[in-house]
Amino acid sequence: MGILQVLKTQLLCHLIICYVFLVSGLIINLLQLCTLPLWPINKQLARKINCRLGYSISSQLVALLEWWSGTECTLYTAPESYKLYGKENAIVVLNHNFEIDFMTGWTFCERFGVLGSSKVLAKKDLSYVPVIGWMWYFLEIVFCKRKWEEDRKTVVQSLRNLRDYPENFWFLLHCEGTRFTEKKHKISMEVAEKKGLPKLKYHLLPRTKGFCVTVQNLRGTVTAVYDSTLNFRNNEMPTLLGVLNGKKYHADLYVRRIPLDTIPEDESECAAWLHKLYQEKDEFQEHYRQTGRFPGAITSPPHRPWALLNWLFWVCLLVYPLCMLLLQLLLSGSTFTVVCTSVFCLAVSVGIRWMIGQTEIDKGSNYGRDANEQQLKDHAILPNFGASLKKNH
Ligand SMILES: CCCCC/C=C\C/C=C\CCCCCCCC(=O)SCCNC(=O)CCNC(=O)[C@H](O)C(C)(C)COP(=O)(O)OP(=O)(O)OC[C@H]1O[C@@H](n2cnc3c(N)ncnc32)[C@H](O)[C@@H]1OP(=O)(O)O
Ligand SMILES: CCCCCCCCCCCCCCCCCC(=O)OC[C@@H](O)COP(=O)(O)O
Repeated sequence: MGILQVLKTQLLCHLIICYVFLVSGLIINLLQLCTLPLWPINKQLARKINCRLGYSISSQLVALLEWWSGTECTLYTAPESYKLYGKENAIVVLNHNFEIDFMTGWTFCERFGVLGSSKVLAKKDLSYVPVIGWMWYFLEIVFCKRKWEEDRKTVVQSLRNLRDYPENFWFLLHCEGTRFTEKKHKISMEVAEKKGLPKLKYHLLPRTKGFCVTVQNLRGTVTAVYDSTLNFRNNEMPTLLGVLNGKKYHADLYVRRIPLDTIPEDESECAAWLHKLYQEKDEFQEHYRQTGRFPGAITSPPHRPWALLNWLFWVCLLVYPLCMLLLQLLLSGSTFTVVCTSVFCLAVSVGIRWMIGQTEIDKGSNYGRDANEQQLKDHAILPNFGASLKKNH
């Protein structure tokens, strides 16, 4: 192991990286707050400024993945589609299996110049995460509680707001609605069976409401759906802590560009179309499992330096004052000040660890697991399933 590799595993480096991320993030959140008075005067300018500010936060995680861990991101796609990436608005449909799939997605956004403006239909809980969740308010991210009766109105309104967005954007949808676990898979396949739908081996049954409403409301704004399937080579199961430790992963992404006007307008046809898409995605995963690659040509999009430069800028700006402060504290000789500072640093570390926990699958939600028990009973599609779930608890 080289010296640089050893350095990357050191706690001190992690603390510095997290400190820079947190402090720069809070400064940017504050700047975003300052743009509030601009919204009623010049909404498009406020949006553009917020795209740049958001970029300055999310690109730090991209820099961590690309430059710190050196993770390789390979794209499988048709060359004629490649030319259009970053030059049009698109809905991205992506599988949801990995703890860092958001970072990998962001990395592809960065390569095609749409990182600052990228959007997602995200669970409401993420909006409370400091820095990233707060940044998302200003980027007009669409949040849902995953309770359709409560979500319908807000989701539709938030989607309509995006119709005049001044920058090209990719709108990410994880139609499975939650990350893949064996337990969730088993339950969702029981739902599939009851609905007479073919079983999926590598995906959960997709939830169709979010997709259909997005297509409906962004028709005319978005020109294509990018059907995207992500995998990591050699059965790697990447984690944010692994990336922080400088572990190199190998991401393979297969993207098919599907023109939006080929997707049915009628809601039930649209839902059937999405189920068919997931059956095809399952076949691509099977192909990957068998051959170690996706179909189609490999076109690795080039790295851009901006994420790294932005990161270095914040490191230079924030590390020097930190060192001076720590030095002053040590020299002050006051036990009280040193204890207070240590407690404060500990609290910040716990906070960061909680944020990292948000990315961890074992700390994930029960959505699609036991939360559905009542829902399934209501729909009366799994008469004995509630009892079997209770037994498991
Ligand atoms: C190219 C590279 C990538 C580029 C990346 C681009 C941009 C990047 C931008 C940002 C990166 C940051 C990433 C952050 C990621 C955060 C992502 C998330 O938070 S995922 C979670 C939130 N999102 C979603 O859930 C989206 C998908 N969900 C939906 O669309 C849902 O429909 C909904 C709108 C949320 C509503 O959900 P709800 O549960 O209330 O209703 P549904 O109608 O969907 O469900 C009821 C329906 O489902 C049946 N059912 C019951 N149990 C199950 C089960 N276990 N599995 C499947 N189906 C089930 C039930 O019978 C009902 O059926 P029916 O409709 O027939 O009545
Ligand atoms: C330079 C960077 C330094 C890094 C320091 C650490 C910073 C920590 C950053 C935390 C970022 C938090 C953003 C979380 C985004 C997670 C997206 C995600 O994958 O959410 C899960 C949901 O889709 C589904 O949830 P489940 O129902 O599976 O539950």
